[in-house]
Amino acid sequence: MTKLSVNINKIATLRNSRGGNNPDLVKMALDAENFGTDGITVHPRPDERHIRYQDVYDLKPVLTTELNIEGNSREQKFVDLVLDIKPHQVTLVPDATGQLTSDHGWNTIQHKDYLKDIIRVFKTAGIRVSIFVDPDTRMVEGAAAVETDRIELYTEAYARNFTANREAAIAPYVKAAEKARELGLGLNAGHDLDLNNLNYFSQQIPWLDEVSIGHALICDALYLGFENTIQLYKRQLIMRSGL
Ligand SMILES: CC(=O)[C@@H](O)[C@H](O)COP(=O)(O)O
Ligand SMILES: NCC(=O)COP(=O)(O)O
Repeated sequence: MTKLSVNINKIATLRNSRGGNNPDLVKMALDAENFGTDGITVHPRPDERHIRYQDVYDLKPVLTTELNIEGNSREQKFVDLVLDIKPHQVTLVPDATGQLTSDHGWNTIQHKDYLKDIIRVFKTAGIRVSIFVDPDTRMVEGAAAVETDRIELYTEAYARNFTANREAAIAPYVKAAEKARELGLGLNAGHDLDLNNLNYFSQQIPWLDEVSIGHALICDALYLGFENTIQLYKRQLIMRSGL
């Protein structure tokens, strides 16, 4: 069954906005685990706008589900953190420092040599590696060539186009997902997935291993409650496997 990893970046955004420890990030991560999430995702950016490097050290010893650390492996501080923490999974995202959010996947052809080397470093440390890619079969083929364990499909375009034409929105993702399966790659997905578009995505790609969801889920929790929201998101995925 597809696993849900709750990205807690935006809880850290709220906490940082007043300089104290409210909301308590570690408590909310543990609550998310108790409410049914299969994992926790954090994305420590160089400017520590939300997740701080110290947060990752605070979370690691107390989490009981999977920890997924996302970030730009071209930042040595990020590489050092991941090798020190040794999470279940690291997701490599080619973000520039000043980006508002993640907005593109790796060019796995252009960066073949770099990715192959850095992936080997993390795999040698016993860490599962996922790399963030656009829904492009050439990039998926390139991902297999650099020997990543998984890819994470960048789903912003799917979310943006879903309402207007869900069949057209999902089409490149199904092709990319089929190519990943053909090449023996594990399959994750994330970015702008929400209660409206998640079930269709999981129904069309039933071999999806994991979705990581943060922004929309935390926003929904403001209205629907954190526990209820996590269970609503899980139900989108469970509905698919129950078909
Ligand atoms: C890689 C990706 O799409 C997201 O996981 C990213 O972590 C979002 O980052 P922000 O929460 O800083 O927008
Ligand atoms: N990898 C995607 C993620 O962790 C969360 O993305 P979003 O749901 O905050 O857009």
